[in-house]
Amino acid sequence: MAAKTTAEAPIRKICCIGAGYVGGPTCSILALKCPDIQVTVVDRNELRINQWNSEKLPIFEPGLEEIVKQCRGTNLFFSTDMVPALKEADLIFISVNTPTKTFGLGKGRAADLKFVESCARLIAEVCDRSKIIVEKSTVPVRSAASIVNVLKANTKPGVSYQVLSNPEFLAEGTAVNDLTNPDRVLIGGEESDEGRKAIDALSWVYHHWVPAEKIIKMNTWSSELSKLAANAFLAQRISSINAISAVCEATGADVSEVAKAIGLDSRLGPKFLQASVGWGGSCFQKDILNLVYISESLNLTSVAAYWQQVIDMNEYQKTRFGQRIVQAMFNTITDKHIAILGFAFKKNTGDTRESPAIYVAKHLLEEGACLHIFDPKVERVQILLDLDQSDEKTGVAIHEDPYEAAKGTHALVICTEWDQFSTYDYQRMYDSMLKPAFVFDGRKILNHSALSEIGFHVETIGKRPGESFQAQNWGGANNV
Ligand SMILES: NC(=O)c1ccc[n+]([C@@H]2O[C@H](COP(=O)([O-])OP(=O)(O)OC[C@H]3O[C@@H](n4cnc5c(N)ncnc54)[C@H](O)[C@@H]3O)[C@@H](O)[C@H]2O)c1
Ligand SMILES: O=c1ccn([C@@H]2O[C@H](COP(=O)(O)OP(=O)(O)O[C@H]3O[C@H](CO)[C@@H](O)[C@H](O)[C@H]3O)[C@@H](O)[C@H]2O)c(=O)[nH]1
Repeated sequence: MAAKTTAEAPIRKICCIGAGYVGGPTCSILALKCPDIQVTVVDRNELRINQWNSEKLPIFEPGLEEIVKQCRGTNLFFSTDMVPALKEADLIFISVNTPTKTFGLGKGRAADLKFVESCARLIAEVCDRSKIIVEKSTVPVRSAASIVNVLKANTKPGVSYQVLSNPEFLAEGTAVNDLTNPDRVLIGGEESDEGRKAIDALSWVYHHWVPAEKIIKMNTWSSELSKLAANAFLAQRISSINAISAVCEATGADVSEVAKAIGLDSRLGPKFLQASVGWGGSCFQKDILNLVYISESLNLTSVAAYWQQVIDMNEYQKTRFGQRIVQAMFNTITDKHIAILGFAFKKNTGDTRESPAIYVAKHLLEEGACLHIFDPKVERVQILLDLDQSDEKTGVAIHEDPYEAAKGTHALVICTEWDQFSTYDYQRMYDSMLKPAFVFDGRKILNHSALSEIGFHVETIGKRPGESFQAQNWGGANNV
């Protein structure tokens, strides 16, 4: 890729505030692809920084460890010492979390920008030369204006800032590939000479590895809104196929066949049509709630209601799945032992934020079940935290081996689409389980006919349960 020589380089040092799921992987790829740039990732969380500097990184992301090991100490640094890194940087990424507000105005919907604002205040307070500030966190449309205001009001004399919007589109579990081969890079900035210069400088950084035609320059508000809109569209697709899955279960259609048929339309395409127990993750819910809140604030009530429905459908799907487990197991799971396979919100990550597994597990616990949980990557302490449990004595046992988790249980519940789940020896599990032994496949990843042949009663999303169970479990709904 045609990057300029070091002598002409507009950017020599980058600082990124926030060493999380975005800051860490993004800066690792930046450092890998731009050996001429020094990248320092700072965070106020000392434990996180220590982990980035250790053998065991704070997040699991396929392929990331090798890259960090290659660059760390050369042109990639992780530090809690924020002030010198900010002062030295030509360009600063703000990659801090922007969670949903939990109190006050906009509670439960609006994005909380307190971390972004505190970054802007710190930058203005400590920096004594002009810099480019890049909003990488996902923020409400027009947030850059707030950052500009905070910077302007606190800036040292003779110092000026250009604020750019450069949202991140990586998905967890595929972050290395998404960052290495992005579908597009959006850069929004001010429509002025200074604004265009800043946009060009950030484009220059990306141009080290991203083809020019994939770097899209636009106005700041379009860039900010595009990020929220992209997540809303993605989640909407899953909610749409999940809505269809309910119709399939009530009619005898099979959602996999319907999804295939829909996806073959070249105008629609096959991706993001996998019906599931529901979508999770730290972004979709928070970003759609944010979009709903913005729409309401703009008096666009129909628009707000439209996007709210995407979330409501997801809640419905998670509830439906939980209820279906109880109904299928003769309407009671009190004191029954149930194995949950998968706790992360998707495969190839140890992240459990908004994982549907949490919802399903809590539902089963409320119904009196004893849970045996296995996930290849989620830490024991995280599972207990998510289930509000202080230890493993209260109906929750966490296992390091899937066969141990299954032993002595009445049912297996698949909550995450880990590839290895489809390779397990289910005959071995069946032999160690109580009978009748059930499988509830919330991800549609197992070979259901093979499981039925073993003797399992199999239930999955978007497909009617086996004939022998229909009358008892589905009543009138089957008579469509
Ligand atoms: N997780 C994803 O896959 C993903 C993808 C695209 C965009 N995003 C967006 O990127 C942003 C970051 O997400 P994340 O998942 O990396 O969050 P995260 O919680 O994993 O990491 C954020 C980090 O910022 C640090 N931080 C917060 N305030 C700070 C401050 N004032 N000074 C120093 N450090 C501070 C926190 O300690 C934390 O380590 C969010 O806006 C999110 O919506 C996330
Ligand atoms: O067909 C599908 C696809 C996904 N999912 C689920 O949807 C959730 C989200 O998956 P995915 O989008 O792959 O992961 P995220 O890491 O949450 O990434 C989303 O959120 C990020 C944060 O904003 C964006 O950067 C990404 O572009 C966007 O895909 C997970 O629970 C998946 O299991 C389904 O149920 N069916």
